[in-house]
Amino acid sequence: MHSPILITGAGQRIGLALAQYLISQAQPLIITYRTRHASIDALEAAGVTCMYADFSTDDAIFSFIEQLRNTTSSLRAIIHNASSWDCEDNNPDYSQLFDNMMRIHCKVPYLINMACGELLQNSESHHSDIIHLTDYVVEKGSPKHIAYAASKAALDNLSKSFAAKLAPKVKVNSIAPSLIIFNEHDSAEYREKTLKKSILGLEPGSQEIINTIELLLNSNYITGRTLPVDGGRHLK
Ligand SMILES: NC(=O)C1=CN([C@@H]2O[C@H](COP(=O)(O)OP(=O)(O)OC[C@H]3O[C@@H](n4cnc5c(N)ncnc54)[C@H](OP(=O)(O)O)[C@@H]3O)[C@@H](O)[C@H]2O)C=CC1
Ligand SMILES: Nc1nc2c(c(=O)[nH]1)N=C([C@H](O)[C@@H](O)CO)CN2
Repeated sequence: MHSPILITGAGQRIGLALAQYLISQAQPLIITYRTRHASIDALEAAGVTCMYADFSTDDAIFSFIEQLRNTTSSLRAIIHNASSWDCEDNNPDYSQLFDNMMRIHCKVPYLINMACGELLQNSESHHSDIIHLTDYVVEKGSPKHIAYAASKAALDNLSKSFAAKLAPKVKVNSIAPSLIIFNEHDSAEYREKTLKKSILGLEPGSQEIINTIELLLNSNYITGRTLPVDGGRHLK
């Protein structure tokens, strides 16, 4: 029996697409969800262990970690996908926004990684992996998502530290996407403006992230690095 892969925040969008792909590959899965989207019923029917987790407090983070350690003795990989793309315009309480961004994007991965290194070492696979979903804005910052960008930069730095701490069994990397999939509420004007930000000018879809995750899972020699998936946005 292969050790399971953990994906955080897999109830929708990229995390859900990744979960559906890994199910198709007969990969045992554990996912976390906050909102019980209809997708969770389907994932459970497919044999996925779906764990409720709202990572909005330290107690909730530690409670999840305890549940996880009672659920499995090994992990093939941890994919830190859960995220909140929040901004200063929507949050006049900058202190609360900053704490929320740092908690979901950096404290949650940090505490889970610190508690689950042993589970990754127990995997029967030659290597195990931690993959952090960061963001292209780690490179440039973002004047409209200042706290978000800073928290993703902190997450990116975790990849370097955990790569050194957990080698040679565990590889640790970041994936830094720019536009992958729009949100349903995105206006035509926003979509047009955003597509022009990269030199390839497209909305690639979740498969681009799935391909990148597969590359990392199958690698024997990439660790402590960030793979950009951004349509050449840095060349605009
Ligand atoms: N989509 C894109 O174009 C891009 C995505 N990325 C990154 O890729 C990853 C996946 O993106 P995407 O699929 O759009 O992500 P989403 O914005 O759909 O968020 C993923 C999940 O995170 C969960 N989540 C948010 N806050 C919390 C919390 N406090 N506790 C528990 N779960 C929480 C959400 O739960 P709920 O369902 O309850 O809301 C959601 O299902 C993210 O890390 C994102 O930052 C980076 C650049 C571009
Ligand atoms: N958690 C999320 N993070 C991000 C999202 C998202 O929908 N959820 N979307 C983006 C944008 O696509 C951006 O890359 C391009 O405008 C960034 N992060």
